[in-house]
Amino acid sequence: MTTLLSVSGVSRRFSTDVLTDVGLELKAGELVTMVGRSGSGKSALLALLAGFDQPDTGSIDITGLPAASSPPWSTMAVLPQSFGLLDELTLEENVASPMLFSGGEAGEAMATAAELLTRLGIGELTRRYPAEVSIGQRQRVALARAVAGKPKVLLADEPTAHLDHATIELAVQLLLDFVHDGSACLVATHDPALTARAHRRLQLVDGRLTEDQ
Ligand SMILES: Nc1ncnc2c1ncn2[C@@H]1O[C@H](COP(=O)(O)OP(=O)(O)OP(=O)(O)O)[C@@H](O)[C@H]1O
Repeated sequence: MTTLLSVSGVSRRFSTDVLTDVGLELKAGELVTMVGRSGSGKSALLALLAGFDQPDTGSIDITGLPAASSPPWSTMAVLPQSFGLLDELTLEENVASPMLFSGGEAGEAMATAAELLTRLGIGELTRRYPAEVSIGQRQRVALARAVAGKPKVLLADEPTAHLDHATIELAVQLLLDFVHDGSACLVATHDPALTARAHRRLQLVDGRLTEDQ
């Protein structure tokens, strides 16, 4: 299987050592979860992988290119804890935006956006704005948008934190189908339902990343 994300010897220090000698490979088709106590460095690692921050040592490649080179939309998407939705766009327009930014046809992008929202149980809310829906509904919009542009690598920070059990199942199935089509996804999560369905499980303890066997 093709390696889509490759991390080697990555360390990051703020006032203390937050990440130490982190190594990781993500291959096409993999949904991988990362658990760790609050403050263990999960978001710090995702920020490095996304190219938002630079490691003190080590290397991070996304589809063979350095993460710091700002890979294009088509290569990587980030689903942050705060969702990052655009308030002035409808839910459907938010989801369509990665497809439009990468040159997709408007009608097709809006149709795909509506399909994704329907799949996540909020097909009747497509014309609403983020301020007009609940936090769990906003989280589903952010998830739909994250997969909409079919990025090769998706980095997601607690993508099911505001969802009920039934909706978590919809979200997990969406992520599994997404990676099945040839992408890879790394998810920082405390959600046992999501972790149970992952292909591999990582743990971040005291800044060191290990894999559950
Ligand atoms: N920009 C920064 N400057 C200084 N310290 C930072 C910075 N970013 C993160 N840290 C510190 O690094 C440690 C790891 O933070 P991080 O946000 O990665 O934790 P986390 O595992 O994502 O936690 P949570 O599960 O609560 O979201 C924390 O001690 C935090 O205070």
